[in-house]
Amino acid sequence: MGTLIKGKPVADKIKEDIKAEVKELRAKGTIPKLSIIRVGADPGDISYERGALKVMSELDIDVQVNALPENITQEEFVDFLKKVNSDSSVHGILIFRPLPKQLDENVIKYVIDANKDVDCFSPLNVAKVFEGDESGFPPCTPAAVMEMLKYYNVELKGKRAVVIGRSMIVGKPVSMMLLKEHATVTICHSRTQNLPQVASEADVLVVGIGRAKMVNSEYVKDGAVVIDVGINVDEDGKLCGDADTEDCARKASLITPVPGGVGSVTTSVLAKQVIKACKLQTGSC
Ligand SMILES: NC(=O)C1=CN([C@@H]2O[C@H](COP(=O)(O)OP(=O)(O)OC[C@H]3O[C@@H](n4cnc5c(N)ncnc54)[C@H](OP(=O)(O)O)[C@@H]3O)[C@@H](O)[C@H]2O)C=CC1
Ligand SMILES: Nc1nc(=O)c2c([nH]1)NC[C@@H]1CN(c3ccc(C(=O)N[C@@H](CCC(=O)O)C(=O)O)cc3)C=[N+]21
Repeated sequence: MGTLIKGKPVADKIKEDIKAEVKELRAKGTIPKLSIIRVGADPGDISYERGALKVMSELDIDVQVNALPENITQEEFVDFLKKVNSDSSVHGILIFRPLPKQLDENVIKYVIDANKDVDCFSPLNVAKVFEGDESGFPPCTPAAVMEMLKYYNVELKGKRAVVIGRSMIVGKPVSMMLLKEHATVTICHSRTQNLPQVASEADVLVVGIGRAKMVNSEYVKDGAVVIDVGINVDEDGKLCGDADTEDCARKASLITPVPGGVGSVTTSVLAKQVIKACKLQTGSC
């Protein structure tokens, strides 16, 4: 029976490190600040926002929530974003995605100031993740996956990693981050043939699909580490992952639960990136 590896101790350690940094910044008269831009009131956005507000308040980081109307035009949105970009009291900007259809993400991604882009929307930050240049901001969720693997001492060098999912917010960036740690990475998606067979070759299996409990023990090699990024709601209205945790745990050595796994580390990583942005902008690093 595999061990459940929880996010809380990982999040607590990240928060502990940040606390001292916030104190130092505040002593110098700098108040770190995150600006959240939410269009409409999507439940996923709202639940992430709630988590982010809680963590930032614990850490004494200021947050400004900008709830914009669902029908905002492209021009109005771009004007608003430019204002936040140039507000020197704001160090980090988080724009919830996906944005509604009338807003063109392929234009907006070039508008956000890359130095404030704490969740990797800007192509400049995307490029840095792909180059393995750590001076930018990777998206918080893949960074949380890497924090979990590091905290629980999972060896990556030379190991086979399989990622299921190829989105820009989870699958692709986490694949590049695993590659930087010298794993041999395979990226799977909805057209992958013989998925259970490919997945079961993995020493480390990272799942970010958006299908409740799709991954079962058939996808898992004996002794593999399973990182479940999925956040879904099951038939009973309860949160669950993309993996059937109980079934996978019969074969896995380590597996992350949902809730209480990767998702609970994401907001602490967000705080860490706000502090990194703040230090960059105030020249205190
Ligand atoms: N923990 C956290 O903080 C966060 C969690 N999430 C969760 O992670 C999951 C993934 O999110 P996200 O990446 O945004 O989702 P997307 O819908 O953008 O991407 C899903 C990916 O999974 C692939 N996929 C879909 N169905 C299958 C299938 N049957 N077999 C194999 N691959 C499949 C898709 O393939 P294709 O490209 O071919 O369509 C796609 O690449 C969701 O459950 C989401 O809720 C997301 C963000 C943050
Ligand atoms: N630019 C951008 N980046 C995102 O990462 C992003 C986004 N937009 N839009 C919305 C989705 C959704 N999402 C969630 C993350 C955590 C919980 C969540 O429930 N977290 C719990 C913990 C869940 C668990 O324990 O696994 C918590 O924070 O306490 C929900 C939703 C991020 N998203």
